[in-house]
Amino acid sequence: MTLQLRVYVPPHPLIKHWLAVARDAATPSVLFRSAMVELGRWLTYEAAREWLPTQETTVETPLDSTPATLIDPQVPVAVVPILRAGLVLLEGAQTLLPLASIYHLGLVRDEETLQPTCYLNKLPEKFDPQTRVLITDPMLATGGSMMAAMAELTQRGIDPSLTRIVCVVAAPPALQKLSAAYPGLIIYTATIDETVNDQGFIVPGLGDAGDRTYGT
Ligand SMILES: O=P(O)(O)OC[C@H]1O[C@H](OP(=O)(O)OP(=O)(O)O)[C@H](O)[C@@H]1O
Ligand SMILES: O=c1cc[nH]c(=O)[nH]1
Ligand SMILES: [Mg+2]
Repeated sequence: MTLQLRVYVPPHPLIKHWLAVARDAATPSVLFRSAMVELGRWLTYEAAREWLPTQETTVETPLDSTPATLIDPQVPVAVVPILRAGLVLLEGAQTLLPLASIYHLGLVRDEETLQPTCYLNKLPEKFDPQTRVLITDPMLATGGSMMAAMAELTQRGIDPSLTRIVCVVAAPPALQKLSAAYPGLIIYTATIDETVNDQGFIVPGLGDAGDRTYGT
């Protein structure tokens, strides 16, 4: 079987609605943040399908015993938010994954070269290879930041096929790089936009996700 990068754009009215709110340049920071939290929540809901580990069991109802499925507590689940903008998606993701471990990774792009620099790395030295990892970062533009994040994770034992990326706007350059390097990877995004301009911004995109989230 040949592995291929899979990119899901869930056709969900709530995802479309909150994307439209986030894209609108007139949306103030406080509402932009709410939109990103909601997008984090609903995209994580979609990503959790066939990703969250489950175990089969039996439960006793007041009337009878019945087969049941529970989340498997033995398999580690981790969320890696890419600071800053990934933090606000994490907020939505955490409402669905309250027991997940959170490992912060701070990356910032140089405005001229567009190369990312890491200023905070809370990843452990080694992950259990069974760990399910969800990475949150709203923007996949040139792909430099997500490629850096994936390199940090895979060198610590993470299996790309057990990894899900939750983003809001994905652009072709990022998808091409990730596809070439990590063919088993699965991405959940609210939209795939057309281009990245000379300043590294996705067009039409939603602007600078970090600045709009934090009003800076
Ligand atoms: O695909 P790329 O070209 O690497 O661009 C995407 C990155 O740019 C933004 O972060 P930024 O560097 O602006 O940091 P911030 O979240 O602190 O604003 C965004 O949140 C991604 O991490
Ligand atoms: O359009 C873009 C590209 C990278 N980072 C952002 O915040 N927005
Ligand atoms: Mg930014």
